[in-house]
Amino acid sequence: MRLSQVSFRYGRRGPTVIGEADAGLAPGDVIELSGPNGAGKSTLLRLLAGLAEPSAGAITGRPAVVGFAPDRFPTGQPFTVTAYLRHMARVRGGARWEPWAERLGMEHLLRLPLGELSKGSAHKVGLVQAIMSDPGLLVLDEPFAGLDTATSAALPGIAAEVAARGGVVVASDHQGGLRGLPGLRQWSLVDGHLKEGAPAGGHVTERGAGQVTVAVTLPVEDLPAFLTGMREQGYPTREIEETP
Ligand SMILES: Nc1ncnc2c1ncn2[C@@H]1O[C@H](COP(=O)(O)OP(=O)(O)OP(=O)(O)O)[C@@H](O)[C@H]1O
Repeated sequence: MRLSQVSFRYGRRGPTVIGEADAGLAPGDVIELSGPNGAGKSTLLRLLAGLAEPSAGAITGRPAVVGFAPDRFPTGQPFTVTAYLRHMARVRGGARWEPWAERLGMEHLLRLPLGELSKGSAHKVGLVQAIMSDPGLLVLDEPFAGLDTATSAALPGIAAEVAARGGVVVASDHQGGLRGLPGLRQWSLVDGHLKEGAPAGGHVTERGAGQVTVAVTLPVEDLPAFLTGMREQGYPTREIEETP
């Protein structure tokens, strides 16, 4: 899949949100998209998923099956979780949602109306509908936001499985939850300019008076859950050593 000189603006006269982005995505890639608030991450993800069309340039080679999990799952629909996922499975030609609901520990949610779900639970429904049809391209907008520790810990493995069967995963992520994955590609988007590599300054705020920075050594597979747990407690946390 390739982005060639992709630009995007909302409306004809709006400011350019994405400017002449060039990038290639190969089967098996897992890409973390970083950037400050308002940089255009959600916009770029929607372009990648085919939910918006570039104002200029082209996106070619998009896999036939695309899964997209939005940053805020729309819960204003009059369905229970089961009815919604059944419906989406039918739309997607008989995809199997049940194993995913089980894997993400959602049994207790299945009878609830979508409108009664907590933010994190709604997010899980969004993840299941995105992943159930074995997408060749899985696009996740802030997938770790609001997720409980168990689901956060499971997510890197799920992304790795999609990649292992030749899919591409692109996720915007303020929390660095995919950092433990070997071969993770990082894209950064600043003022609409896309470049390969982590954004300058990483994810950590400057150290203030009365604060200390500590080093922690842990098994590589524990890293995503550790980082997520620290961030949930409000500690600015960043990996400082490349994982193998
Ligand atoms: N539907 C819309 N109409 C007009 N402008 C929009 C629309 N959606 C987003 N924008 C603008 O496009 C720019 C990029 O927004 P986008 O949501 O893609 O950024 P983001 O990097 O995902 O931000 P965040 O990290 O806060 O989620 C912002 O200036 C935003 O105000």
